[in-house]
Amino acid sequence: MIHIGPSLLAADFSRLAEEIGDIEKGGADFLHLDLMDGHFVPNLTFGVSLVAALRRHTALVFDAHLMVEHPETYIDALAAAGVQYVTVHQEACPHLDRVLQQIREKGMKCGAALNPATPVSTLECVASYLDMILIMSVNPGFGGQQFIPYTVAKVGDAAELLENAGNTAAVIEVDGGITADTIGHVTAAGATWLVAGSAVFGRADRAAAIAALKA
Ligand SMILES: O=C(CO)[C@H](O)[C@H](O)COP(=O)(O)O
Ligand SMILES: [Fe+2]
Repeated sequence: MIHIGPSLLAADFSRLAEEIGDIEKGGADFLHLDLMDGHFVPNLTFGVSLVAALRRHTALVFDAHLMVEHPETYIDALAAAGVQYVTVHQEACPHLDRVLQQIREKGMKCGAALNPATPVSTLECVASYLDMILIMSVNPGFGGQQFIPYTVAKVGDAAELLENAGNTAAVIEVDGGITADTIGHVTAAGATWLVAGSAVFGRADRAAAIAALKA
């Protein structure tokens, strides 16, 4: 079952509530929220207060992708803001196990994200209790980049890792450069949650854009 999550990063920041309404009507399955701090990645986006303000405007599942250092300091506020999925970068977490437990204890689903050059094997010890593995198919920090083809094999590695851990509930998400041309490669490898920024918000007809990705 394919889930499409438009990334708010590519929306018109001067009209966010309207933009979210548009993709919700257009068939989006979740809303992907890219929090960047200008340190873990060389870009700055928005913080938890914006996420909390948007919560009042939509019933979509909120999927927060934390591209920040010290993600553990954001967890309580994200829970209070009504976020359902919180994904932290393996590379940003020397205490990954602790942060994942912290997310779970707050009643949210926990995910671990991997930069393109980080192998899936780094998640072996936490594979049994992850709710999501996020395979980055671009280097994080910016929307509108080209899909990196070698990351397709990592989707297969993630599927194998979850299977070996007996974790049938976790989902594999892919983020970056997802278009109607690239999506089939990652879904064939086992991804079911697909983030699409420019491929949805970059088009005038968002319902048609989401339908084209699902097709
Ligand atoms: O995490 C991200 C970037 O770091 C974004 O979610 C991603 O880039 C989506 O944008 P696009 O679909 O345009 O590539
Ligand atoms: Fe993202």
